Amino acid sequence: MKIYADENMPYVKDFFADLGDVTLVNGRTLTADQIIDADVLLVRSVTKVNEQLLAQSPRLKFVGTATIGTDHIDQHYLQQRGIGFSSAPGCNAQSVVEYVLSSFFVLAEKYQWDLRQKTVGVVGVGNIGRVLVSALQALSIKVLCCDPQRAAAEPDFPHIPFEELLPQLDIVSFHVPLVKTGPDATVDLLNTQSLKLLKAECAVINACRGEVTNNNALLNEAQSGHKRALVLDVWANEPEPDVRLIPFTDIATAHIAGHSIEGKARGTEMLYQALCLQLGFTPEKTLAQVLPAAQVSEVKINSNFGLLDVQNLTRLLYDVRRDDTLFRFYMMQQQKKQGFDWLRKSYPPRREYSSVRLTGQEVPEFLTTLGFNTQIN
Ligand SMILES: NC(=O)C1=CN([C@@H]2O[C@H](COP(=O)(O)OP(=O)(O)OC[C@H]3O[C@@H](n4cnc5c(N)ncnc54)[C@H](O)[C@@H]3O)[C@@H](O)[C@H]2O)C=CC1
Ligand SMILES: O=C(O)C(=O)[C@H](O)COP(=O)(O)O
Repeated sequence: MKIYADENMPYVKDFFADLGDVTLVNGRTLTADQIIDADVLLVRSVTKVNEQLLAQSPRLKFVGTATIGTDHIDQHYLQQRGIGFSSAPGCNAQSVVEYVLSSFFVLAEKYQWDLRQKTVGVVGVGNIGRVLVSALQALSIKVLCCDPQRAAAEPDFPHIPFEELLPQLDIVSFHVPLVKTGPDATVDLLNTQSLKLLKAECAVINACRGEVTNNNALLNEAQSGHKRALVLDVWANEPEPDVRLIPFTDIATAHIAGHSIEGKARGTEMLYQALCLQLGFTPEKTLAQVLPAAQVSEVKINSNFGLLDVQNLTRLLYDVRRDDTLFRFYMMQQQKKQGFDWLRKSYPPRREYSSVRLTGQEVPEFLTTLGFNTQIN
């Protein structure tokens, strides 16, 4: 069996080598003639999977994307061809939440905010939004939700319509899929008009898809002299974002919110499980077999652990300023040899909170909710 996989898919050979011959490819530049003999294609978000790419691959029987987002996949075409498909729902949800929390802590420190006096809006309360809402509630930060689809399906879901939500917020964080058409389309959800509904100083965080927050609207607002805190992990027109926006951001990164080691590895594992299921094989490989030991695996904490202590502790694992510094340096160079995709490909290792066990005589429950392993001793 011929398996073609994005070269940025960690552990792909560990998981798939027993199932077939694995060839690594550049997902951004992949063309149809490279995968003519493919039985399986494994991609990330940078590969547009459509008729143009797959028309010359008659043997193809499975496509997997090791991502949560599926806006780069023409699922209708796959269905028509009877090609099996799997994404990796939730694989890097915790990683995105840790990115957003780190952004909160950086902004709070910079602007001397008391986060417990802020109201946060989470737009899109699926796998990521749900974990973020729990984390914020665990930290006693007020959170309001907007998710019309969940509201339609769950009578008790505390949905606030988007236009009603925006004026109430101090921070808004977007976690919707990119949907281009229909009543719940998310393209340009935050645009020139909806920006005006926000409080003048409401911070905007986008770690879902760049097209959800209209980049021209953000740029025009910023260039007009309006200052609001801005955190952008995703951009319109990746991998060539409009660099004029970068100086107006507080945190700018190269679509890496989901790039924890665990988040990416989980994506690979989920595709392995899905392919095994399609082939009728019992999966034998597990994430635990491939994940390296964490460099910091245990931290002893004392009682009265508070919000500032959480900020310091989480910094040990991930501080978004690392990625922001790299992004600013490499994206703003005149002669850009290393740009957006290089930053993603050479992403420095980042472990999730779960890689650390917190021990102590008292370990507050909220730390477990945040994702840490905990042990009383
Ligand atoms: N920056 C990064 O590295 C990453 C970005 N993402 C992006 O985040 C998106 C969300 O991820 P998940 O939470 O796992 O997806 P999900 O599908 O579990 O949840 C999305 C939620 O958004 C809701 N929604 C849809 N349209 C909406 C609208 N117009 N207004 C408000 N809510 C709406 C849905 O009902 C759903 O509950 C992904 O589709 C992907 O594009 C995901 C992982 C990593
Ligand atoms: O899961 C998603 O959706 C994402 O956006 C990924 O975290 C980042 O995508 P890749 O391009 O690294 O596949």
